[in-house]
Order: sequence, then C-alpha cells, then structure tokens
Amino acid sequence: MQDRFLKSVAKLPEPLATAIVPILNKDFAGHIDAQQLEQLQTASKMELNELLLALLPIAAALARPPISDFHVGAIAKGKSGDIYMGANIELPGEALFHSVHAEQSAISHAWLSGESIIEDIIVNASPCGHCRQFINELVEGAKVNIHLPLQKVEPLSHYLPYAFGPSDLNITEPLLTKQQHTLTLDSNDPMIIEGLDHAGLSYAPYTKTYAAVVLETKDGATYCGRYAENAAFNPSMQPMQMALSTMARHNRDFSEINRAVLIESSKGVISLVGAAMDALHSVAAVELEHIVVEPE
Ligand SMILES: O=c1ccn([C@H]2C[C@H](O)[C@@H](CO)O2)c(=O)[nH]1
Ligand SMILES: [Zn+2]
Repeated sequence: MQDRFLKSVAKLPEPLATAIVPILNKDFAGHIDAQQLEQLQTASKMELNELLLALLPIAAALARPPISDFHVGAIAKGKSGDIYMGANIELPGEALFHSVHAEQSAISHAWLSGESIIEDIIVNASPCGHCRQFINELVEGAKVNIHLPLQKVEPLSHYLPYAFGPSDLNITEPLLTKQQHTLTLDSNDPMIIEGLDHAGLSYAPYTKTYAAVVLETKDGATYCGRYAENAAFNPSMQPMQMALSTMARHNRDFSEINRAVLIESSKGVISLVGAAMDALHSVAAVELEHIVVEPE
C-alpha cells in the first residue's frame, strides 16, 4: 500500500480496511472499477452509498493543499459504475484562482477515463458555489446526485436552483459530450502526439481554444490534462491544472517534471499560455513548450 493512505486506512472499519489495502497498490491513482467496488461492498457489508462516503478519506489523501492545509476529497461515479477520486490542489505562491477543487479533480478524472455521464458526486465538505456551477455544466448536470456526510442525497438542482448554464449561451452539448476536433501536426514526438489527441478531445465551445497539456517525468511517464470550459467562464478548468491533478493522483511530485508541453489551436479567441506558465513555474523549474496548431 502507498504510504500516503496509511492514516486514512487506519480510520476505516476493519473489514473495509482489509479489503481495500490490495487496491491501494503502487499503481493506484484514484480509480476503482465497478467490480472492485462490488468486492468492497461484499467485504464491508455496507450499502453502496455508505461505502462511497466511507471511501472519502482515501480520496482526501490525494490532496496537495500547501496554503489552506484543508484536505478535500471527492468521488465521481460514472454511468459505467466505476468511481473516480479527486482532491484539491493549491499552487504555492500563486494566485488562489489557480487552485483545483476536489470536485473538478474527480470530474476531470472521470472525463479523461472516457465516462460520458456522471451520476453521483460524493464529497467530504459542502461543495462551494464554483463547484456547484462546474457540476451544472455537465451532461445532465442538474440531475447529478450530491452525497454529503450529514445530508440526504439530493440532485444538484436542490443545491443550485434557478441555475445558469451552457443553454443560456445557446450551447446544446454540455461538458462530457464527446468532442472530436481535428488538430494535426507533422511530428513524431510522442508527447506532442499525445497532446494533439487530448487537445482534439478538449471542450472549448466558447472560445474554440482547443488545448491540452502533457507533462513528462524523467522516467518517461506522461500526465495529461485537457481544457474544460464553462459557460460561467471563471470555473473553467485549465489544461495545466488538470495535468497537475493527474500527476498528484499518480503520487508524483511536481518537482519531477522534466518536460511540459501546451498544445493549442491557432483559431481560438484566447490563449492559455500565460496561465499555464504561471501554474507550471510555481511547481517546477521547467520552460513550457508552446505549440500552436492549425485546426483542419
Ligand atoms: O467545494 C470545495 C470547496 C473548497 N475546496 C478546496 C479549495 C481550496 O484548496 C480549499 C480551501 O477553500 O478547499 C474544494 O476542493 N472544494
Ligand atoms: Zn469548490
């Protein structure tokens, strides 16, 4: 089991702790598939909703909050039945808007893993307004069930009545709708090829700035983030933040970043390069490679 989970596992009821230890092996990065979840349910004799709440300390152990020391853990449950953990990240010395909320981290984890509908979000602290908005931007967002430790399960619409969302800007395909934008560049650099794929899957209906970030560590492992825009603009999740959140879930230190690439479409009305550089430089002494690609 990874050391970062020792304290959280110690707090779990014994049968659940015993059953989860093998899952928390060195490769664990916050994903528990439907079959494993069923095994945990059998072993712990817990109702599914009870089990999901019991798993939150594991999700919270993924957090990196050097400013607040407030560890938030969230779980997004996809239509497939798999669950995806996420946690908050704060960037040392940088403006607070660079922070990633646990709910965004869990949602982006599900999205990067190919989920097209998120049915439930489980979180250990009441979701802030920004997260309620982010959830409302998803496919069937108003219907996402919100699970909190001391509250009965309610759909997002209970927590965010009279909501603003993509339809107010005449966007009919919300976040998580399959994207396929063609960005091609003649390159045989594996990091750039990976980045082009992710940029093509990014979600940017308001600016068309399709973008992705790929971070590489010295051992050759790569961690990706795609741009996820919001109709409410400010809660949009930057590709650098999403990539850092992927790295944190994989238990990698940001100082291990060896190479960082931002790919973005030349036809977008904004550029994410300044924001991406600020975020990157707060955690790693690496220059950002900025690659601008002509969409087809
Ligand atoms: O809904 C919320 C509210 C706050 N936080 C994080 C952001 C920041 O890192 C810390 C303090 O606000 O908690 C979340 O992850 N989700
Ligand atoms: Zn929040």
